[in-house]
Amino acid sequence: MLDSLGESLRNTIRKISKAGYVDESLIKEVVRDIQRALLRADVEVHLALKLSKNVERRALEEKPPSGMSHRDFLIKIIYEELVAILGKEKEVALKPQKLMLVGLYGQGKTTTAGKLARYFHKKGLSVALIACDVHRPAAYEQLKQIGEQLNVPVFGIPGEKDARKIAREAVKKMKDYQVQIFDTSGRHALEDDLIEEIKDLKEIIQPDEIFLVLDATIGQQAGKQAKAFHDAVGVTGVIITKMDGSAKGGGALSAVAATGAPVVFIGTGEHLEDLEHFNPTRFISRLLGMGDLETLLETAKELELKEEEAEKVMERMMSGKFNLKDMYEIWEQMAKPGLLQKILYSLPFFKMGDIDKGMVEESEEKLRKYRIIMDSMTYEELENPEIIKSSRIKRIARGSGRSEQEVRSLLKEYNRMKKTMKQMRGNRKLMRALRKQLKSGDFDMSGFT
Ligand SMILES: Nc1nc2c(ncn2[C@@H]2O[C@H](COP(=O)(O)OP(=O)(O)OP(=O)(O)O)[C@@H](O)[C@H]2O)c(=O)[nH]1
Repeated sequence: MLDSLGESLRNTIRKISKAGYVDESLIKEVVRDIQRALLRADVEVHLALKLSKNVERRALEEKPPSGMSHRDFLIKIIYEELVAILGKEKEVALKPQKLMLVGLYGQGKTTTAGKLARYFHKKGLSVALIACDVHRPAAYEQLKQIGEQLNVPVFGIPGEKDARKIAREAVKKMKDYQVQIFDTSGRHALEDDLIEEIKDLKEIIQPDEIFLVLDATIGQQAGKQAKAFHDAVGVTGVIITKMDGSAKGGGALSAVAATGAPVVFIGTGEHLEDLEHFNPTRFISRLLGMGDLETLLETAKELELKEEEAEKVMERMMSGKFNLKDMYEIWEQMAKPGLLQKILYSLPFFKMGDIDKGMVEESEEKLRKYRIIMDSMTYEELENPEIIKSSRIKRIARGSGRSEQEVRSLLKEYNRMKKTMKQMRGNRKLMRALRKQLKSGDFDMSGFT
């Protein structure tokens, strides 16, 4: 499925991974590669251009989260922009519902009705298929055979020319089935009588979902058809069939996504099990080569989270409110390599006080001890350590099994940090620089400390 697009994109990723460093010329080269690959996969020119422009702009302007290489960051941007052109994921609810399939001739509607029946049946719902395709005489027989294979009942009235009548009967007779799938007639084009028929069927069936079935081999035309059907009857999702072996699948997928109609499923073969719920993220991950990418994205997420955490702690420090819980959090951050560690090391209180890198190496032991002591403090004491006087110190020491001396040294450390924090707050220039640096992710406090 989209093998050559996948291969080109994977080559591009490899090129980035192997590059000595990411500079403008590499970015431009990569962007050109991606553009070419997308155009070959039939993705519409404007969309391909927009994507490559976005990649280029972001790669040149944005900075990777601290701890992430420029190479990995570029890969992440490419991944995100590719996912973006495929639109949002549409959930498939596993609940009782009526589905109506619409589409032109030979797009794979009847086969897809069978695939959907299998999908819901496998998930434990009772399913019925309803043959409302009165234009293609063999459609009912085809659906019946599929039903037999799946052990799913099929409702139809052989010889009946009025799809509305079949639908009316089916709504009554098949109402006890949890999922009712209505296959409807196609035409060579979206003609008025087809629109009328679908509108009437929609009125009678009152479907929860109207899925448009489109053949991937029509490429970008899929976008026009999706829009036309949507304007006519309002589709709630699109199923793109024959994604297997279609070089134009990229065009069909992106063109449909561009209309705003979500792609719900893709058909990946002639067999009934060849149906996949469409998830843009997973689809692109697979195209780009899943394993490595997943690790990279997880790391990126972690680093971004760390930045958020760092920002929270810094905000707290700058706010003038500083309690024992904050101190503990800072100690914890000191031990983790990353943005906050860099920030903390560059701050005056680590240079002025007796805390240095050597001590941080011992900090795990210290943290463990502090945690035990703090566990014996009340919420009020942690929030407002000033109230901890000698009787409380005795109680905390008893409760935590540590000496009173240790409790006192924790409090002493807290007071020292608090004092330095206050001094820092008085230094407007330093605070401004801190805020700025925190936003940019690059940390260099030399000149302020
Ligand atoms: N390779 C492949 N073939 C498919 C897929 N889905 C459907 N087909 C084939 O496409 C052909 C047409 O499918 P049908 O389900 O009969 O088409 P239809 O849309 O119901 O046709 P009408 O009833 O005429 O509208 C059949 O030969 C199917 O086996 C798919 O995902 N991959």
